Amino acid sequence: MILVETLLYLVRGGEVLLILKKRGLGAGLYNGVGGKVKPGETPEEAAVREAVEEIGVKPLQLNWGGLLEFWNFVDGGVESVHYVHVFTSNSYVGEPRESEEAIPQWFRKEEVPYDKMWEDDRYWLPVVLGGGRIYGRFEFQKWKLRRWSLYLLEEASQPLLDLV
Ligand SMILES: Nc1nc2c([nH]c(=O)n2[C@H]2C[C@H](O)[C@@H](COP(=O)(O)OP(=O)(O)OP(=O)(O)O)O2)c(=O)[nH]1
Repeated sequence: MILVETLLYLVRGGEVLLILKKRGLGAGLYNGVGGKVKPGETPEEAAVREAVEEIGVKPLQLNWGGLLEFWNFVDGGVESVHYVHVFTSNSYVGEPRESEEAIPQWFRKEEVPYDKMWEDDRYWLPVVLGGGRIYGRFEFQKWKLRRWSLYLLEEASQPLLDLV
């Protein structure tokens, strides 16, 4: 099973909005708002739709924070691969409200509850919240983190392709 998904972190000054997920994969953990990109949608459109559905907020502008791969292995085989586009937004309309899927809660960026989140988030989320862009690959065995690598994406200082 290969899935393309999104994660979105609303930012308000020094605070970030997380949701306590009530159901689905990662229930009981704090996470960004997100879910699967549906056929015909761009990742940006999916991130906006999920924010409206899960917390009743419409982001007006998104910043791309990077791409994550989550590989889950079970009994020596690949159970699922998740390609996740990460976004932040500090421009949105509406006040976050609870839904059937999520309880929203603001945290100071220094007080993000990493012990109640997916194991990998502590490695990459601080970079994204600091304005960096990342690419990471995280391998899990029955959703326990086993191996990972993480890269900071840098702005290309030279054109990658010279058209002259
Ligand atoms: N922060 C973080 N999020 C993760 C990790 N692994 C992982 O699948 N996710 C996210 C990516 C997706 O946003 C979400 C996938 O869960 P899901 O596919 O069950 O989502 P869902 O039921 O809410 O989706 P949907 O039906 O609303 O589309 O969880 C992880 O290690 N860290």
